[in-house]
Amino acid sequence: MAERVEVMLSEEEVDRRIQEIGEQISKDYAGKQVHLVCVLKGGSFFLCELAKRITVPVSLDFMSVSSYGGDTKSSGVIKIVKDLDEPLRDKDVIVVEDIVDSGRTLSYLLDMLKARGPKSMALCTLLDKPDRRVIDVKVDYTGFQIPDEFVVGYGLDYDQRYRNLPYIGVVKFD
Ligand SMILES: O=P(O)(O)OC[C@H]1O[C@H](OP(=O)(O)OP(=O)(O)O)[C@H](O)[C@@H]1O
Ligand code: HPA
Ligand SMILES: [Mg+2]
Repeated sequence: MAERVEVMLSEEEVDRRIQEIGEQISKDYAGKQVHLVCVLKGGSFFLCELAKRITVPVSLDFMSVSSYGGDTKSSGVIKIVKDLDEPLRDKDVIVVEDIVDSGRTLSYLLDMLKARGPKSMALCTLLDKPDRRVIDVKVDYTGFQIPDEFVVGYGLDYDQRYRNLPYIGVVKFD
């Protein structure tokens, strides 16, 4: 079956929205240091662009929690592939993700990270697919709400492909 990618959100739209989120976080965390926790692999592109647009002091850490195999449906099985290097105790943490879909990954992740004693914890996602939610997740900063389509680009993959697309696209199967 052939597949192709149609643009949903252009590079300009995405970059403009990330600038807005960076400005909002800089306002909300004025006088503080913000600790960005990037959820690999998908959160990596958004993390880099967002961090450049935050004007308060920033520290970074990375973790990988895999909930998807090679297909387009959440397996529901959450596994820690790579844990954080630094403790979260007394830090102002923002978890940075590419997408919240069923909510399974972030629901599990936020509960686990909250148990590590951060001073505060917020969630920032580039994309949110509310129609697909299975478990409720409080999202503090959202780039775009999107319909129930399987999207790729800006870190998002289909079977490990398309992450490097500089825009958000929809995979169409002909
Ligand atoms: O809300 P959910 O249904 O749990 O889906 C969201 C999660 O799924 C994707 O990650 P994935 O497990 O595919 O790993 P990846 O980031 O390495 O692509 C995405 O990056 C989110 O982490
Ligand atoms: N695209 C890529 N990865 C994903 C998606 C999606 O739409 N939803 C959850 N993980
Ligand atoms: Mg991910």
